Amino acid sequence: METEGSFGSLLRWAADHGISDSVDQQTSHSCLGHSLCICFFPDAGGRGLGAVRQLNKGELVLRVPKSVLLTTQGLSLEDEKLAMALKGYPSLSSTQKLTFCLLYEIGKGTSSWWFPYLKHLPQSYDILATFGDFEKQALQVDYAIWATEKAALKSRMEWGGVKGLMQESNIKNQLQTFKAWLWASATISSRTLYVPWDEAGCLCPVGDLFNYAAPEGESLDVMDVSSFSPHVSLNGDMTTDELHEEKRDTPWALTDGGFEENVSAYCFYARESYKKGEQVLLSYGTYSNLELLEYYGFLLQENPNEKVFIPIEHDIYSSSSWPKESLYIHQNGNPSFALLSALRLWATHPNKRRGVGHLAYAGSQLSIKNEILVMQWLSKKCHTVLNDLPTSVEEDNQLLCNISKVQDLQVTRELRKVLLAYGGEFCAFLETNGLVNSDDAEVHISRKLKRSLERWKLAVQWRLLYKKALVDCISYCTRTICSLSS
Ligand SMILES: C[S@@+](CC[C@H](N)C(=O)[O-])C[C@H]1O[C@@H](n2cnc3c(N)ncnc32)[C@H](O)[C@@H]1O
Repeated sequence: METEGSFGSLLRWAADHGISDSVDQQTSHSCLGHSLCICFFPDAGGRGLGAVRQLNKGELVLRVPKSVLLTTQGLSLEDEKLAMALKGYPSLSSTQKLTFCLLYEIGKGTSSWWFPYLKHLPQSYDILATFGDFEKQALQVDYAIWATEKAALKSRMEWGGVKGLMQESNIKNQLQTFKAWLWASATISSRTLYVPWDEAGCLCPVGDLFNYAAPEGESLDVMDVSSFSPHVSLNGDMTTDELHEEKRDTPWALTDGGFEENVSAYCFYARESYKKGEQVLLSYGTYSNLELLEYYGFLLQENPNEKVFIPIEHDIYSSSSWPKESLYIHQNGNPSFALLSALRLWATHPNKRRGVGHLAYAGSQLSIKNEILVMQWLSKKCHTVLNDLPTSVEEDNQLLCNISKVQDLQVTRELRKVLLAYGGEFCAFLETNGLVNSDDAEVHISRKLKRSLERWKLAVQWRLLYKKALVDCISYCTRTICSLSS
């Protein structure tokens, strides 16, 4: 594992190039130490930035000059060969170009100007596109499985589009593989920050060590910001990338970080006050847990922007004009403003919908009978979805416990025996990882096995949070029916 000391060369390099956590830019052997330090936060993102003193809300905590932002434009200016190569492929997307540029730069090895930064990039990622078939199926819920398939397909297609460029540029064979592409595109997806001149964003040395905290308070359901977004249309004709970009380009993202033209630097501000030793967090935007998994490879146990979708019949969609993506259940089990409104209209006789539309769209109950019908439908639906899933909340809780125990195993000699004893999905895990017939003594928790366990755990955590929200929704419906009937 990296230790604080191992970042010495990065922090020195960063200081030499003007990155600083201090307002008065003194020359120093480290760019940190005045406001921030690199720390390890095991339960909140691992490697991250901690406060070295009391930080006040709104205070500037880090500045990264434009010249140290890794962008396609910047790299092309430095390297004529790269610029020429890219010119031959004008139809590549900005993200494909930046991903290629990253691999190209990695290919230079220690002679790259960026080497002190590149050598500290994570070795692997857990974004959805890296999920194997086993982890994908472990998500259990159809729309999550589709999102995983779509993410993997997209990565493969993007890689396919860049193959010619990679061959022409003579980058090392091992950097031309799909595995290398997945790594690079996960780096871009999970670490780039928004800049106004390039849709793909930039890699920001040191600034990309901030871990994530969801923006709080802005996701008030009545506002339902995402559904009123001018870009999200009924037929969902916005690409995932555009959505990803849009989410990062929200005013909230700008409250704690953004590129500032007047100082030509990326500036980060404390989003709240921090005590010495606390982790300083950044909001990358508003994301549901599935989106966090897709773009960043983690999820939050408590996510104020979580959206839990259930299958909804066409006649419910068509009885109102709410966009599909606004019809969801919150993590606490409450139906979204739009879902309640749509169900109230659907439960109204078609001839009467026009007359009560204004009430339904304003969020009012239409009648006690209507409300009870809606609650009964919703509760039944959640029950059906839960019953149709292969495992229960209790089973998933137990499974997570067992996965954690395996992850904590110190002695690995008996690993296969332990895994087999847990049975169920553990047997499938052994099979997927080719461990069924291997000798006990030969089964070690290799790096690959650790990654598989971590991704499997993420999938189980996701489906468990999904189920818990449905259980809470059933309680919400029961409570509402009780209070309306009394
Ligand atoms: C921009 S990087 C942040 C620094 C990162 N921890 C590192 O070691 O380089 C984003 C990645 O950090 C991790 N991360 C950030 N916030 C997290 C959180 N709240 N919980 C778990 N992981 C988090 C995820 O792996 C994510 O893809």
